[in-house]
Amino acid sequence: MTEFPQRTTSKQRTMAAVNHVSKVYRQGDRSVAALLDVCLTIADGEFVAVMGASGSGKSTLMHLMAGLTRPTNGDVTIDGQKLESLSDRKLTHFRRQHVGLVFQAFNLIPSLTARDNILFPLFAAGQKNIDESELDDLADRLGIRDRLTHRPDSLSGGEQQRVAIARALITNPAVMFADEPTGSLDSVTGQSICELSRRLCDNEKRTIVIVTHEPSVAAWADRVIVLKDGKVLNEFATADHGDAQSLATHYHRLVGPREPAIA
Ligand SMILES: Nc1ncnc2c1ncn2[C@@H]1O[C@H](COP(=O)(O)OP(=O)(O)OP(=O)(O)O)[C@@H](O)[C@H]1O
Repeated sequence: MTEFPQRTTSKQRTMAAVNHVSKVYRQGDRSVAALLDVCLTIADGEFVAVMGASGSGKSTLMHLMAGLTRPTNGDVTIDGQKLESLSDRKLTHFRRQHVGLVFQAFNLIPSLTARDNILFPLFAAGQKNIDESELDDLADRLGIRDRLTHRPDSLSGGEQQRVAIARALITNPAVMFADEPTGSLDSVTGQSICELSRRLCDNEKRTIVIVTHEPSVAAWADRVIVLKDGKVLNEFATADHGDAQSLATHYHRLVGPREPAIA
């Protein structure tokens, strides 16, 4: 089991606030309540893992916090900006500048090199004068400087995810949201992505929110928020659970035994 460092955080400023948020999806006559009256806050510089069984509402919560979708009730504030008060156009603009997104499937553009994938958010925002020394510096810190001229199909899964993280960080966002970022990776590579996220938080004071099923991933965070049936079931500090194994035991005590793997 990988050791992870004990940490303390200074939680002076709120980076994300979710205030009595509910989300109901409507499909014809049917409606699904994905989140019900959820309240939580995430501090500036905090690394938080959101856990819960399949269908508990983790991705919905992340999408709401990232401004990818809007709540049915309640409101979300990111970096001091209440998202509900923004028009769709302003919300898109805000998201591009303040939020970094990382997904399980990397979502890189196959025809572009790693360098152009990373710079894509700047191109999309119409930025013309790009200081590439910043990109080189970021790529150095993420361990992909020598991979920048490669296209995604000639990169390993771990390298692709590092490129995706660099793309998420190139705009220097206030917060990075990652939905199952290790879900497509083997466990060793997955742990290296967790270690990288930890370093980004410790060394660069990034605020990071990771959605995960895996206690070994959540163990790298400062705090775990557990969802069940669209509600916050529990929150706890990882420091209270020593190592990934005892965190796993605590988590499964809360939500029940491990879900069977899909054949
Ligand atoms: N676009 C949608 N339309 C209708 N129902 C949806 C939609 N997205 C999610 N849901 C439903 O909302 C509930 C929560 O889904 P969500 O994807 O947030 O859960 P999750 O915890 O991320 O699940 P998983 O771990 O399987 O990804 C589920 O019942 C899901 O079927």
